[in-house]
Amino acid sequence: MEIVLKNIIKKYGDVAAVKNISLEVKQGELVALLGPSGCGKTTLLRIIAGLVPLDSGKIFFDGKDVTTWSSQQRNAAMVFQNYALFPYLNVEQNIAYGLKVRKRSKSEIEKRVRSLLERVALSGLEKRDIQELSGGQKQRVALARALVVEPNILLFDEPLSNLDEKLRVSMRQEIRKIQKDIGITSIYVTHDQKEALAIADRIVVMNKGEIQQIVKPDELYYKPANTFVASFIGHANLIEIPVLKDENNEKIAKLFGKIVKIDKLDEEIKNIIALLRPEEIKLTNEGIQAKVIGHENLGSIYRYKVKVETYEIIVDVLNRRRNRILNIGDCVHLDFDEKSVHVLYN
Ligand SMILES: Nc1ncnc2c1ncn2[C@@H]1O[C@H](COP(=O)(O)OP(=O)(O)OP(=O)(O)O)[C@@H](O)[C@H]1O
Repeated sequence: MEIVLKNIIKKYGDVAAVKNISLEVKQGELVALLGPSGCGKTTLLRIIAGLVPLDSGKIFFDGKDVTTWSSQQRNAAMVFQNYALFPYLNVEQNIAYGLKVRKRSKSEIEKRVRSLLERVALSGLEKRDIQELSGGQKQRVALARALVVEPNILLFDEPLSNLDEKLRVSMRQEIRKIQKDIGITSIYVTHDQKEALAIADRIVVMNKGEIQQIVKPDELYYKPANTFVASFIGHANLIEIPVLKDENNEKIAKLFGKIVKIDKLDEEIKNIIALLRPEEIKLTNEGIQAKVIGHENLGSIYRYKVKVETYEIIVDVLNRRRNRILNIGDCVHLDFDEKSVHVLYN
C-alpha cells in the first residue's frame, strides 16, 4: 500500500502540532519519523491511523482518498510502547482477538495464530499469561496481534522505548526483518536517532510540527539540510564564517585558514555555517593553534573541547592506550581535510 499525505494541518487550540506536512511512502517502505519530544510525530501517526481528525489536508492509500475513512476502514495496525495487550487473555487469545472480532472460522484463526507465533518466534508460549512474559516477548505478541488481521499498513509508536538497550537493538533487527519479509508499508515513530538510522529506508526529521529533511540513513549524518538536523544527529561543530571573494572574484569562505567551497554562487549570502564533525578533526604537532578548555572520557572516545580563535570546538579522539591524555590549558594543534566540511546556508 502506498501512502500519500498532502498538506496535513492539525492544531490543538493554539498549538500547531502538525504544520502543512506532505509526504509519500512507497509500497513496502519503512519510513521513520524522527524528532524531539513534542515535534508532532505521534500526532501525525495517529492522523494516518484515523485516530485523530485533521484540520485540513488529504490522505491517500494507493491513490484512494481515505481522509474521511474511519480507523477500521483504513485497516491500519498500530504497535505501541506500552504493548496495549489484554492482560486477562493469554498469548494465543491476544493474537487471535482481531480475527475473533471479525468472526473468522475456528480453523482459520488457529492456522493464522500458529503461523504468526512462528514468525515472531513465540512458538511454545501460546498458553502463557501476558504477565508472565518479558518486555521483548510482550512486544512480539503485540506485533503478532497487529499483523494477524493482515493490515494495509503498520504504524509503530516508539515500540521499543520500554526495553533495555541490548534488547532494543535485537528487537529492531527482528522488526525490520519481519516487516521486509511481509513487505508491509510501515511508519515508525522514534526520538532515538540510532534506532531510526538502523531500521528505516528513509528518515523524516521533524521539528515543531514541520519536516526538516527527508533523507536516506546513510546521508543524514554527512548531508544534513540545516543546522537543526546537523545538531540533532550526533555532535556538530557549527561555525559561522563570512563569505569572501578570491582573486578571480569567486565566492569562498575560510575556516581557520582553509578554503571552503561555496555552491550557492548566485545568491546574495553574507555568511555560511561550516559543519565540521568532531571526528574529522585531528590533533597534530603543527597546524591550527588551539587550547584545551575541557575534556571528557566517553569510553572508546576522548572528547576534548578546545578554543580556536574565538570559537569553541569539539574534537573526538579514539581512546587508544598509547594516546597521551591532554589537560585543560594545554596548547595543541589541529588539522582537518577541507573536503570534510559541509556547508549550510541557514
Ligand atoms: N490531545 C492533545 N491536546 C492538546 N495538545 C496536544 C494533544 N496531543 C498533542 N498535543 C500537543 O501537540 C504537540 C505535538 O505532540 P505529539 O505528541 O504529536 O509530539 P511527539 O513528537 O510525538 O512527542 P513525544 O515524543 O513526546 O510523544 C505538542 O506540543 C503536544 O503538547
